[in-house]
Amino acid sequence: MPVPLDSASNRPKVLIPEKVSPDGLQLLQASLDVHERKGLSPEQLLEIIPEYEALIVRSETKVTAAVLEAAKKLKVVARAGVGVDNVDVAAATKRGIIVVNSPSGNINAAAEHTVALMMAVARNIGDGCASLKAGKWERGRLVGVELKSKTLGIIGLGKVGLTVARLASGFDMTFIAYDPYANPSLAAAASVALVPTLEDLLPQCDFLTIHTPLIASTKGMIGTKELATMKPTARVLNVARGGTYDETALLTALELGTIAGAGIDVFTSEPPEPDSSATKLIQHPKVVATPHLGASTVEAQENVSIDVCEQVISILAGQLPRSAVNAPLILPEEYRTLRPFVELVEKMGSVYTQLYATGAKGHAPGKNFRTTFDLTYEGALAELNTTKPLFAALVKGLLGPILGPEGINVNLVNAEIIAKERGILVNEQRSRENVDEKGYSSFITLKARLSRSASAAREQPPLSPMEEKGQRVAMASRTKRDERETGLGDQVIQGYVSANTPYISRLGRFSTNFIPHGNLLICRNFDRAGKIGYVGNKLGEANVNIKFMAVAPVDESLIGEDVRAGKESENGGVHEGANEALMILGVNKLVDSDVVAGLIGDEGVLDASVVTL
Ligand SMILES: NC(=O)c1ccc[n+]([C@@H]2O[C@H](COP(=O)([O-])OP(=O)(O)OC[C@H]3O[C@@H](n4cnc5c(N)ncnc54)[C@H](O)[C@@H]3O)[C@@H](O)[C@H]2O)c1
Ligand SMILES: O=C(O)[C@H](O)COP(=O)(O)O
Repeated sequence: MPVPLDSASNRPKVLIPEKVSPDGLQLLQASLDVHERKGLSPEQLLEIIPEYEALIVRSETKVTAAVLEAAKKLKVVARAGVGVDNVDVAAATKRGIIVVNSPSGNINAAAEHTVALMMAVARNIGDGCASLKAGKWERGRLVGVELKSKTLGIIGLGKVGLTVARLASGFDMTFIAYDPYANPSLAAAASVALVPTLEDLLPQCDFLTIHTPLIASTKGMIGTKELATMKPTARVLNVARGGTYDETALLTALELGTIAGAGIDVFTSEPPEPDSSATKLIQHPKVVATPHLGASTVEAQENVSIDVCEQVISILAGQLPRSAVNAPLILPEEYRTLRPFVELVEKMGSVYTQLYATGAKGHAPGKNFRTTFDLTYEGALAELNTTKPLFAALVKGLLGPILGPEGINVNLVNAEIIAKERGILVNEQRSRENVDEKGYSSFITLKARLSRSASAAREQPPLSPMEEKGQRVAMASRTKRDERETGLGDQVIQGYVSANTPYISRLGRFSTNFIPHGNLLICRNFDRAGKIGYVGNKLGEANVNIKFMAVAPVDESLIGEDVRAGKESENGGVHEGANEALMILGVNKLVDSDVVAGLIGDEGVLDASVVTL
């Protein structure tokens, strides 16, 4: 019995292995199969991930290269929070998996938690609470300090760092910050004085807080040497990432009394290993520690959950996310304009591969040659800020027929990497030429240029004396010789979009107009009477139904004098003359190769290619 289309089993599946607020998950329920599976081991995650189209995590799940490799259907990893250090973003990018986060949903929560830890450390709240619960009454030992008139040093004046300064402004503190990339106007507006180096910052701080990501330049940024330059009365805070402070160095400084206290929310390993410096820090009486609670407020969890769930829905519906970590930012209105052209360019790339690189000519150019693709956008399209989706569509289209349906998922995320890996050279060009007279606002031209690869060019045989006659003649001879060797030459495919439908208007030197869709049979034949009937009969005998047909004569404006005169081409065949045409047939099924072979001959066509789009 057929499964109804809207049945749960047909919906894309989303895996949520951590605690994510139900506010966002409710949004997913309408169109997706939501599986909450808390407490999965890494092995269990590897085992079940192949079923899922989307994965939503917080900071606990390690989304490793192995998980991404196993995740054959995965389109998106959504981080319900800011930091993506638990996601192998490079591996996701390579596989075309979009990684999104929620860059602002928990800023306030993290900043408030920083202020909470600062006050708790200043007034010995943790130690006082533990002592009281243990039945003691130690007022004399637990005297604290005030924030008033103290200096707060901030490393990393981004979203959280700035919010900390704004929240703490009521305490009558002085704010200084070290952040080489900070926005000076935002710093000034928050009354924060930027200092040029870390060395300038540290000796001045009564409290120090870090709000950077954990990256090469921030790993171990505050170690023994740096702590030694600080006041012994200074207290340090970390609500950013474990590893920005050297935990062993901090523990030693607290034990020696060269640092007065610490408020720590994040650790190098979470939860910390037994007997590690992190565990000893947590147990230290001068430390107030929390188990990575910076973002753990009802409000922040609602914000990040709704934010990433909306993005997951968009991505699975083929739209772009708001905050992708590994994809270009494209404005929604630009993306709407680009979408039909994305389809067109992908089809143009696929037609190129099927018709010219692997089609009737039967082979790719080979290792001595390389093809450079010039993708030219003319008219209104040339005004857009980005054409990255068109570049990605071309790479996808060119590779689709070679890689097949199980091949790599080429998209906006990984197109550049894949093009580089496979040596696909694309020059994107914009032309603001007025295309009004053409009746449509934009059109796209794909020109594939064949040239010798750099190493092959060095090795190619010297030109003949005739070829040496003049540079232009020599160039033309080289081109002809390369075409002879490869069976390929420069090729041009042109298309446009009308009423959101893509059309192809030029194939090589033939001018045409057809919708690139479904199974096509593209025949090149002499432009003589009877050819259409001949092909129609042969296809009829093979039970192939013709759904539409477009005839493509040679565009006289595109051909050279020799061709116009109907001369034979240099490779010996009566090829590519002015007396040829293309017959583009939309057919109901894939035409068998023996039927295609049966069409070719004196009576029929010169060559024919099956193209599936
Ligand atoms: N504990 C939690 O639960 C929690 C919650 C939210 C955010 N965070 C973490 O807090 C950190 C900050 O988040 P954010 O949203 O403010 O990020 P952000 O990107 O807005 O700000 C980071 C700032 O660090 C600065 N920076 C980068 N490298 C630096 C360097 N070498 N020296 C000095 N400054 C440098 C950047 O210029 C930027 O201004 C992140 O690591 C995030 O994961 C933790
Ligand atoms: O990067 C973040 O957003 C915070 O560290 C919060 O992490 P969490 O979602 O695991 O609480």
